[in-house]
Amino acid sequence: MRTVMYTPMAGRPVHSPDQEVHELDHPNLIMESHTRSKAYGIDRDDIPDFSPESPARLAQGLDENKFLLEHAMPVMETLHEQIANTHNMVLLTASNGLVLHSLGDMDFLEKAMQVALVPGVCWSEKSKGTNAIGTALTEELPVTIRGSEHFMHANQFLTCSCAPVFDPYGQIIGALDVTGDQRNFHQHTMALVRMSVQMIENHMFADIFPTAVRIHFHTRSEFLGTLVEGIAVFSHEGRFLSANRSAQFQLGMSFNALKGHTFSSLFDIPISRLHELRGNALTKPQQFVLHNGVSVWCRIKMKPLSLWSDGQAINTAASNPFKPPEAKNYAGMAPAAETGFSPARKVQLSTLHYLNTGDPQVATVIQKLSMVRGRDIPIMILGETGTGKDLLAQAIHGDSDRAGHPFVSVNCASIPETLIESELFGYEEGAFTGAKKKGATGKIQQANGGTLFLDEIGDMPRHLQARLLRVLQDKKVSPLGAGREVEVDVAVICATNKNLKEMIVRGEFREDLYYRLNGLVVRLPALRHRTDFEVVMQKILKSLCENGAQIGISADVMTLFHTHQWPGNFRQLHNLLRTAVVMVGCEGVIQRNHLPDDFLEEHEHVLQAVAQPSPSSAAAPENAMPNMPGDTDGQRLQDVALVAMTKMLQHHKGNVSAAAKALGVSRNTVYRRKEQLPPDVWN
Ligand SMILES: Nc1ncnc2c1ncn2[C@@H]1O[C@H](COP(=O)(O)OP(=O)(O)OP(=O)(O)O)[C@@H](O)[C@H]1O
Repeated sequence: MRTVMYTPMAGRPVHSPDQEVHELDHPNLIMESHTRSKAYGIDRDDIPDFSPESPARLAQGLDENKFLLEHAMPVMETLHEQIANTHNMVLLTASNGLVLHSLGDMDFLEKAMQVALVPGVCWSEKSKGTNAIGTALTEELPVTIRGSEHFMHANQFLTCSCAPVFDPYGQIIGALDVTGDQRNFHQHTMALVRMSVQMIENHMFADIFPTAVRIHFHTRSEFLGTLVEGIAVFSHEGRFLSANRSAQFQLGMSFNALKGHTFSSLFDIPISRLHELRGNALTKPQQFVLHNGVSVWCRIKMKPLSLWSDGQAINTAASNPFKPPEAKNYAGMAPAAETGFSPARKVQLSTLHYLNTGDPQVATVIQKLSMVRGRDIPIMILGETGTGKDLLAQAIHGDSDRAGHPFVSVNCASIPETLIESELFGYEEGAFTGAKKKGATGKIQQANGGTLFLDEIGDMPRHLQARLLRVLQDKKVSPLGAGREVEVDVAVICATNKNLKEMIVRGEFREDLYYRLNGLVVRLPALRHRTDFEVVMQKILKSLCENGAQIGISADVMTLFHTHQWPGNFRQLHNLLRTAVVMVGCEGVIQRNHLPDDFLEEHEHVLQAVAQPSPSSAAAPENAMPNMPGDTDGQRLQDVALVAMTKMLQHHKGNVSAAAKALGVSRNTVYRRKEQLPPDVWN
């Protein structure tokens, strides 16, 4: 375990913003960075290329990073004052490691280094090997690299402390660094860098959401207004927009997890309650209780009520001067979103046509969906995790007559059971005493006119299943405590990777609801079963290399991909390709050494199983597919081996020699399994 520093990325642990890489984890971080540096083809004894980008390229970089520069430059001045006379430079870089601005006295540096620390020079890991800027950007963590920890010998007289800067959308947009002669290293430098970054990030918040509702909070009132305060931003309807790192830490959720929340689900009171605050109440700290029971002091910053348009949401996005940067494919930078697709790209993906990439099973799914188009038949999407259920639901909505209306997604597994009811059905003013006094519109009503996507429907608590059933039957929703019903017009799509029929037998899922939801049931195939694997892979690669560059994949790696089980399906493939592209760049060829070790180890198990056939293994490969990653022992390994052979034979159109060669086994090994392999792979 190395990562102890919080980052707002999905899937990462939520830690205090004060933490950084633990001392004990630091050697691992250095080791991994050195491994990457070698893989980039850098020689430790090389003389680094410190030539700056052309003036035109630098001007473009400065222009693209105007927002960052604007907020960072004043903070850099202050930081520079704090470290004056310590023979250090303050550097600001873009997310690709390009130095945008530098401050400080260079006299202490030799000529070569004076050249290296000026705007226009790139300090990505890929161009300079292990260094604080490149490594902090790659790891998305604050990192100090001292003297000999630098990969290239020529950089080893430096010590650098660098922290990445995240924008209010959770995307990495640059890094702030202090670099100096390693003999003058100061323990406190990193603390100063981190505080400065926090300051930059907080300033961005204030500027990006000028019309939204901003809640500044901390458990201790004396910390309000300081760098450690949490800031969470909501639309005037209460929709979550953003949260700084401290807010994510205090709320105990990553940026992505927070996206499914509202002001009322986090602060346990409806946002309308903020209407009532007048005069002093808006300037004095208020005490609220968070969803996790922790009491916090809050300062509320919002436009006065008179500027609200009859309770309508002010379009914060429209007034937002800053658009989140597209995920770029710079060395040393991983795109921030979990999916790897920016929201804009996701929209582009969201048509049925886009998803039809040649797999017959998917083509049938799309054909069936097209036949019920416009008929409001409830659709149930089945499939393993990461097979694209969410994307398909968006595509169905995007291609429907309802496309101009909301697509509201509810993940029944991620909302705490106690909140599902009010989230879905909403509640009326007075339904609750205390915190939830005012009313709130539920998701079902929010989806009115559009589509309600109930993801992980198998996790819907049983007592709410009956209420949902009534909504679907009567097309009416009754908010909690309302004593009245509101008509709703929603198309319902649900998704699950659970076996609902088995759940019905166990009494965990209502049969009547099941039959209400499954007007049309479609199953998305697992990635390992798709025949259009190479097409989708190329599409993903194209989306990762935005300049249109063609990235190659070596035959060896292609074989590996074809025989892999992909338990995480598209999500896993996407993450793997993203890492590989970072390693190889957009013009290279992905080789085995660009793939993560755990992926290669998993694959090694498959090959071992192929080489050691077991007579007891008679299961049909399709059925025997292991669903759990890491479950590779004994019988399952044999099954995995059969699948690998099946895939390879299909790939080589029944040519046993070619399949055996690709798998690294003898032809006899394949023939020995003939009885256990599907007959159609031999032609
Ligand atoms: N056909 C596709 N082509 C390219 N990328 C895809 C495709 N389908 C899904 N993805 C990508 O794979 C990731 C997972 O997709 P998605 O969230 O739709 O899966 P899911 O089945 O809903 O997963 P879960 O069950 O875990 O919620 C996303 O990044 C998505 O953009």
